[in-house]
Amino acid sequence: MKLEAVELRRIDIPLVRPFRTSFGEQITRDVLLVQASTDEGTGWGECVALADPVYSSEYVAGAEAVIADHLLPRLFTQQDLTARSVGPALRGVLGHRMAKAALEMAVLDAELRSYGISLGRYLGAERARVECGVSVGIAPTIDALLDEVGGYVAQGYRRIKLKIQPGWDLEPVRAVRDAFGVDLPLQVDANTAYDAATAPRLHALDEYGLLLIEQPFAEEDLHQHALLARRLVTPVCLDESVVSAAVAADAINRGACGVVNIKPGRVGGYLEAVRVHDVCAALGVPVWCGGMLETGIGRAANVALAALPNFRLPGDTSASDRYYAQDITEPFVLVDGQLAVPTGPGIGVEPRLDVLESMTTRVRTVRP
Ligand SMILES: O=C(O)CCC(=O)N[C@@H](C(=O)O)c1ccccc1
Repeated sequence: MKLEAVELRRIDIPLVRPFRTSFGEQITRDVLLVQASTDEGTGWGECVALADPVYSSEYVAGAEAVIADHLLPRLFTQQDLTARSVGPALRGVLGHRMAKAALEMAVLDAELRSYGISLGRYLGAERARVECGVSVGIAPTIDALLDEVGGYVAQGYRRIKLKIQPGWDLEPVRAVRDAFGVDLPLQVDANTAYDAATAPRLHALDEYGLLLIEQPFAEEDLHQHALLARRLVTPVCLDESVVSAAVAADAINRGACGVVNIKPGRVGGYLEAVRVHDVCAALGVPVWCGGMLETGIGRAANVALAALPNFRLPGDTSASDRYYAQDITEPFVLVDGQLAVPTGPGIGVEPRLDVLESMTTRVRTVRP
């Protein structure tokens, strides 16, 4: 394929409720969408970078700039572009994995649409539906938390994930256990909020039968994670730390984690996400699909990825209405705690152009 033009579109999509984590609160999502026009058709990609560099060093305005100024010039020169050639073509640019992932996704979508192959089939999906968990932010009160969790349990979500931080950890976990019982699949996510001084608070979580404790310490601190993993019965899961298949293998071999959260944007794209999946499978470590508040574009691709065999725990592939009153694609609807894997060519969904236009804050087309 030959890349002819790329549309970079920023949209503001409001969340149905504030989503608070240890690194801040999301009220609306500033999303960068990429539409790749090639000589064999078009494809869509979604960049998962947040508006501010608080989850990782990437942020949406920076991703847009690095795509336009450094990544696209390297792709426009490719005579026989394929999704598999995007990574090698962009190797000269260090980092910017979420930006690179958005471009690779758009090229992959265009390529698969031209062949009439679904992303799920291409990646190796083995299921037609995936089990869905849901992520619950830090709430203003315990009562508010229990109301929110109760709503998700009633909707049929197969797993609850609670955001935690020092001071909001033991009490919410104990309250959810008391209110919903010991059989509710329950896990926590600290988003790097703890350190050696506050680690003892996490030891006390070990008695609540959690599925896992996600990313308690700093991204680079595999040693601290390994110390905690040796001390707890509850598995430690990594998110921010795992930026590639090689890092996943290193973290597992150091005993830093027993479960891995795979986010395609964080590791540089869906092709690397499959490599992380395969490495974890080879080392006997289960994975689940994380989320970055994606619209239906990224959600469609994540659901396809979550259907691969080693995705053995419910992911953060929630229904569209968990975050958005109106999605930019036909909404993903939870049925019996599951989402259906799209079967159409490529990612299998299209944005609704009327909705897209109503949310667009800026759009530009980059050409060779
Ligand atoms: O379901 C989702 O898409 C969000 C899941 C979730 O909790 N994501 C977290 C995270 O750190 O994993 C998050 C990402 C981006 C922004 C805020 C929170």
